[in-house]
Amino acid sequence: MAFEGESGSFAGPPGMNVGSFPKDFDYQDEYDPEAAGGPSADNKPRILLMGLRRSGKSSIQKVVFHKMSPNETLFLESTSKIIRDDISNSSFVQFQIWDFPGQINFFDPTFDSDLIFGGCGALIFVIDAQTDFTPSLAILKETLKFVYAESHSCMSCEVFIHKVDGLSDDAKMEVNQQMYQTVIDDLEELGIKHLPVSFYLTSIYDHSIFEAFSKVVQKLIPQLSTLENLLNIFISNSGIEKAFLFDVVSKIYIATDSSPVDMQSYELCCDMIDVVIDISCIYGDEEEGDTSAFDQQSQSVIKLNNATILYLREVNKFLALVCILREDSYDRQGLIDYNFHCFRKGIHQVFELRNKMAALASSAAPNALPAAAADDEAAAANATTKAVTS
Ligand SMILES: Nc1nc2c(ncn2[C@@H]2O[C@H](COP(=O)(O)OP(=O)(O)OP(=O)(O)O)[C@@H](O)[C@H]2O)c(=O)[nH]1
Repeated sequence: MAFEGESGSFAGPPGMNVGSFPKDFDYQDEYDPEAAGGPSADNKPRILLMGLRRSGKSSIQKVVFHKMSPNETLFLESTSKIIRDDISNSSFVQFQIWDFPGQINFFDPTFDSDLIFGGCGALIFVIDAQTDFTPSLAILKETLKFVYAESHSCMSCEVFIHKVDGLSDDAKMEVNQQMYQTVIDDLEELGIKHLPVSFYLTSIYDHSIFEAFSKVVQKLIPQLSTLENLLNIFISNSGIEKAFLFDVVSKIYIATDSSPVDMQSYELCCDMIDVVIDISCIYGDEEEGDTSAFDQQSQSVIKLNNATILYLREVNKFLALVCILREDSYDRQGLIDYNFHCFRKGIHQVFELRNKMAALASSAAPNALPAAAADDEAAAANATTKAVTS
């Protein structure tokens, strides 16, 4: 693999571990989402992590959002109370993760169900696939009953069939099928008809947990269809095969174009982000006061030995566009760069719109919202349709 990188002005803290994603590359800076017009902590959508003890809830949260290496999770202590973690950046990824201790007793009088299930977001129920999962499915049934039959919550339900690294492909399929059938039967028994329950096979030892979390988070992004449209327009005008809009810190993708995602492409793009951040940290010039390994000038092009190109560009402080294209399409590099510029402008407009809508909502002018939204979304789409075709 030849590295053809032109990785912008890289600035990183000294003493970084070589070969690992730097742990202090985090959502750590001075950004205040509320000040920028984003939702306040209490209004953010919630992702509730539930499941039996030792099913892997805390490990998932630490590995995906805090760069803990999977092996380190072996030493995690059991969670004894609800832990809230605020995930905020200046773009579209804004939510809270609530990590619940192993077994929740819904009938405990101190359990405030309205507070916990009242908002919108996602309920992730984690089931350890390496142990007998009958007790987990019983608790899941109780949880679904509690959340949906009684409080009619607007939470989506996501089941992570977790720790599948220990299972063969056949065993994974079998477990998936068994759990799916049991949950469908349970829902029927409970009289819950229109509950969307999604199932994912996950492990912290590969990219499956990031992929699953990407899909959960995407459901919480109201602008998702606009982002997907922008990506579709961008790739079709630029001869690109696949494009992902990544949250760089967590490496979850918040949107992709409409062609199907294959795991290998996703892993390749994740690895590219690691390479760029690692090289930035090791060789970057540390400008005064700037310790970010990802900045406005971060960009990289990697040429693989199978005539494929990986193309990464910074979109904003936390977002990167990572694309896969054939080598011959890259002959028109100027066109791709120009179209990226239009795409970036479109994303910024969608982002501004989001803040404008939040500000309008808080100043109680509900009638103004749809018109403003329509105008700005059209403007964002227009910015990218101006992209040149060839
Ligand atoms: N093999 C394997 N082990 C995992 C995986 N995820 C987590 N584990 C292990 O499972 C054990 C329990 O993980 P925790 O994250 O503490 O589980 P928890 O659900 O938060 O547990 P409580 O806090 O007691 O509710 C740890 O030893 C992890 O290393 C996985 O994907 N594969």
